[in-house]
Amino acid sequence: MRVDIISIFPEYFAPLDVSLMGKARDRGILDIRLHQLRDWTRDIHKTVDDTPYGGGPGMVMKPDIWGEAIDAVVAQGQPEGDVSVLPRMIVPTPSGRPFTQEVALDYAREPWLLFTPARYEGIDSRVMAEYGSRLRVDEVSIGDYVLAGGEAAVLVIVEAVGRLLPGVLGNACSVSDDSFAPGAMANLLEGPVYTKPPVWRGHEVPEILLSGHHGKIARWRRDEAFRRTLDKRPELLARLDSGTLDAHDRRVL
Ligand SMILES: N#Cc1c(-c2ccc3ccn(Cc4cccnc4)c3c2)n[nH]c1N
Repeated sequence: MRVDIISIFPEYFAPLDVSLMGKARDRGILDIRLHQLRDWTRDIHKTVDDTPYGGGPGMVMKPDIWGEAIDAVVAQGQPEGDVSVLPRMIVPTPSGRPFTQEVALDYAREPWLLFTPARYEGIDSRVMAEYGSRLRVDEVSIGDYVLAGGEAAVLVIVEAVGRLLPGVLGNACSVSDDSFAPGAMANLLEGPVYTKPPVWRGHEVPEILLSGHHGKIARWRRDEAFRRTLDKRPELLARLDSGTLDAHDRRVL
């Protein structure tokens, strides 16, 4: 998967050089390319923003600079000028559709993602209109809180998508056991996890986990997932397909 990120703070993405994402890049699974938006400015001050039409607080990012940058990056990614090869453009914004595990799975199927994290009050809306006619443009939000810019959201999205790519996670089961992954634990929060020592400051590991009885352990983990979901995110239980609940589940609930 190729990932292009255009930002006025490319240094913000240093974390993508380490850990899982860094290893995925070293192994050629992820090809992440960073671009400094100011490289497409033409004034001595490298201006990327201006005052909003209609007045109001803050500044808006200029459409012409973004247009030059996006055109250049898209052209770079088109082998031998093959204009049919286009990226999916992802624009983090507080007003976007929620970024969920389902969206992450959708993005993980794409060969090429182009992220355009903004600052100030966002990007002139004509940029999304312009590229919406040529590319798939998604305006997404990572949560109901307000950040100072889109870079942190890109880090979140790239990690959530990158870990889904084949070969990135050592244990393939780790993805299928995800809280929001399809399957038996779908839409349930993950339960508690434990490792050695068996007793730590008087706290014991639940005995069932030391029993070696895999069927009972799986049942216990599902019960704990139900309990935690009921306690912290009861609304997720409404998403459960009633057919996936057995008599034991109904007793736990
Ligand atoms: N994804 C996402 C986000 C953002 C986000 C994302 C991009 C930008 C660019 C500029 N801002 C600041 C800003 C702009 C407008 C109003 N209020 C604040 C951003 C915020 N905030 N919260 C999220 N979940």
